[in-house]
Amino acid sequence: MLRRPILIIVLVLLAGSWAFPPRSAARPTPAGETVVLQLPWPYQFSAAGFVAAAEKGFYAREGLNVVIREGLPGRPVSQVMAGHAQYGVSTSALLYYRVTGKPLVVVAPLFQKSPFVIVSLRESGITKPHDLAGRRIMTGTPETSAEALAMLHNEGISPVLVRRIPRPGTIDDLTSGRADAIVACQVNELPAIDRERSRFNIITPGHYGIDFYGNVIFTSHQELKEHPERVAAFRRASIAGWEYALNHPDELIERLVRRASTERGRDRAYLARQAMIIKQLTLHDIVELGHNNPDRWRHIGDTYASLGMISPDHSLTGFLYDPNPPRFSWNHWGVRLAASICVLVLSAALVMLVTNKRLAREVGERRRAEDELARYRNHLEELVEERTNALMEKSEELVNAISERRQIKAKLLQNEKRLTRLSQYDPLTGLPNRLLLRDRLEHAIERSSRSGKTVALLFMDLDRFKKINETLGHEAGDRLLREMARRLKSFVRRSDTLGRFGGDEFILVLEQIEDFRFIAVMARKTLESLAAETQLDGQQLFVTASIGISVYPVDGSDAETLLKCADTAMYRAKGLGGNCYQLYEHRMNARAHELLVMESSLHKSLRAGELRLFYQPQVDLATGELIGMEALLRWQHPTRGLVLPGEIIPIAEDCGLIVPIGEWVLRTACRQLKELQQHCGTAVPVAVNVSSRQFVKTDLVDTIARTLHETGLPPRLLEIEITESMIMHDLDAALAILSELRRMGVRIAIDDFGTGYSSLSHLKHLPISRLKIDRSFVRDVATNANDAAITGAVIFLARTMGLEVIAEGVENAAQLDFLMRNGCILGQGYLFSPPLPVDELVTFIHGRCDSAATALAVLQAFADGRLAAGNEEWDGQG
Ligand SMILES: Nc1nc2c(ncn2[C@@H]2O[C@@H]3COP(=O)(O)O[C@H]4[C@@H](O)[C@H](n5cnc6c(=O)[nH]c(N)nc65)O[C@@H]4COP(=O)(O)O[C@H]3[C@H]2O)c(=O)[nH]1
Repeated sequence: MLRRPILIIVLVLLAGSWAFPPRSAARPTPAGETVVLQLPWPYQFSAAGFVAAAEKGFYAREGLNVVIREGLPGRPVSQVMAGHAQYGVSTSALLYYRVTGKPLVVVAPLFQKSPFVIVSLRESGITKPHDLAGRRIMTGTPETSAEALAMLHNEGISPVLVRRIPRPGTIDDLTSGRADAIVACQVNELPAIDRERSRFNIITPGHYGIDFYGNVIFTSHQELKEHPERVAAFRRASIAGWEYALNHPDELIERLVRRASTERGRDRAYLARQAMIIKQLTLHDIVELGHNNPDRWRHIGDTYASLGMISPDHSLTGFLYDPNPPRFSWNHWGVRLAASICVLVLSAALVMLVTNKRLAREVGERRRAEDELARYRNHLEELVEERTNALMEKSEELVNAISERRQIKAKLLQNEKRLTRLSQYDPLTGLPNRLLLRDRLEHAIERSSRSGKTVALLFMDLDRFKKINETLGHEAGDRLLREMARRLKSFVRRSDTLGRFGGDEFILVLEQIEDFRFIAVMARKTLESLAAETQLDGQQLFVTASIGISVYPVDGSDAETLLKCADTAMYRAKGLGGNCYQLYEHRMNARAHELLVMESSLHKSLRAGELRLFYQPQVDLATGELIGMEALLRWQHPTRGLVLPGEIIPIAEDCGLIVPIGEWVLRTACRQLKELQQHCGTAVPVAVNVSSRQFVKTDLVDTIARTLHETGLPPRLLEIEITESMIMHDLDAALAILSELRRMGVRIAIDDFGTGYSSLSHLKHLPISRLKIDRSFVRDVATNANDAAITGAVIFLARTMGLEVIAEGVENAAQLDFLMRNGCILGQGYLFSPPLPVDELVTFIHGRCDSAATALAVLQAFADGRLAAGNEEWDGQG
């Protein structure tokens, strides 16, 4: 960018240094440059120097062709200003013109002294400036009047006091009386005055401190600006001409005469006088011709200002031509060359500098830009990386989230399926559960309502499953349930629904039944299928079931009712000993209601003191001696009379009353035995039945200990009866409880032995005192080989293990005989005594010898064959 301006500058400088040809005095300015010199007078000696320069070739040598024109005062200024002449001659008034707006330049003052004087007739008496006050003075133009006025001013005479006549005056004006004084130019007027010198007085302003120049060569500012060399040449040639003229006045007078256009101009004497005056005014001997003193010009300016002709703060700048300006001379080729080289070198340096600077700047800018770019790039890369990482993270998160969501969805679906399945199917058997069963039943009812056919609901409950579960454990129970489910599934039709209603309850919904006999067929099939032998943990089981059947639309028109009816019928079947089916009958409802009423009144029974304890004696079979008694619960119901435990215990277990009732039994038995002991001296133990719920309660041991403590009954007189299943349910816990009881001295008997599924190997580790052979074995012991074998084995086993064994339900002599023959020495049963209320027990104890004797008499009679087996059964209720 900068190269072009620099190139232009260099070219301009080079052109400048070579544009102007070198000047020298010896080498004239080429001819043809014509300039006009305007004189303020006709040809007279005032023009001598110019004529000499022109005619002696000084102008020509400077390359100038100078045209000299004659004129009048004032004309040179107007001619030069108008451009008709380039040079002119005037007075110090040039300063006045310059300051008042005419761009004139003083080239060279020729007269160091002003030629103007004030001339008056001698008779006027004007000899000094003060004499001029109030006199008429012809002052002429500003060119001529300034010195006179300045003098008056300096002398303290206000120009106002002088009656100025503003036109040039002559001697004639004085002599004619037109003026008292005239301002006259010595050069013009003095030769004439000289002839009659005594007639005139002359006042010279110079004598009064007015130091103006006279005959000043001038030019225009434009000429100097456009042709400075020409101005210098003109000055040099003109001064040279004047040198010559002053030194050769006669030659010049001749030359002037030849040129003269006026009479005076041809008057050689006049011209000679002029030459003398001029020589004096130039101070040629002491001052160099053309010498220009700026201080004098300043003084002249101040004078004009003091006269009010110009402003006091005027400027003389550019007014004076300096012939020797402090500028470089181009006059030598060497200098120009050197200058050119300098210009070139400097230019080259400048170019290099500028270029370097530019390059440095560009490099800097480029570096900055590159840095910036690098920063941007880095930033961008960081940004891209950051964004990429963020995106990757996000996409990873997204992928993870998607896969997680998929997994969750899959899991949800799975869970949903599982939930659906769980909500509809029994996880153990895979059969429809209670909900789905109900739903299916409702649909079946709906379909049947349309088709007019029958729906049968078979409600099955496995007999004694609870016992199996408690004895063999839940896992075995579960397996058993699965096996039962499998068997049931194997024969039901596809159109029927088999489901598990809960626990050991199964439901079979039979649809589209046309023949009622089909229901019975299915019920029997079910019983047979379940009753088939089952192997569980190496044990042979025979599972039976109780089935209740309800029929749509006979027993009910909705699922709920049908279920209730079938349930009731099932309980009926259970009540009948199980392993059978029962169709629902309406009166069954009444029984269910009765049970409910019983449950609520049992709650009150405890508080109402309606519970009783009966005691059944236990005897030595051989002697009939009372060896103990079993406390048996009774409920003296206000309307129903005496209610047996077979009815009380299930209700109490169901409604949670079994624990408080059990505690009541324990406390009452201990208390009453203690009283018996005190009153009758009876010291046989009392056996108290403990329910499974009581047994698993952790504070059983504490309860017993507290009761013994409270009643004061010795622990050895208390026997706790528990069943096999209670022990097998949690062997370790049972062991801990039983050990603690034994440690206390309490006796432990296993009740209903033989009906459960206890492992004999486990039994031997338990701290038990006695086995009680269940009366179901004793019942047919004399007639059933199996029962006889089992009973015999149990007796043998107990004796082998060092345990007491007592037979329950001994009702007749045959049983007694068998038991005694097989080594059972203790017994309990109606043969000896039914359960007795406590007052009757007292009587029994008192007459025990008689009773025992009676038993023995019976036994004797049996042995003697006087009595047939089974004929002497006692009334169970005593
Ligand atoms: N057929 C027949 N039966 C005889 C004969 N001798 C006695 N019995 C009956 O056999 C049951 C013997 O009691 P269990 O086996 O412990 O069986 C008891 C016992 O397990 C339970 N029980 C009785 N009282 C309580 C009690 O206070 N608490 C608990 N948890 N259960 C009790 O109720 C069951 C039934 O008690 P009970 O109805 O009083 O029935 C008694 C008794 O009346 C006989 O020669 N022939």
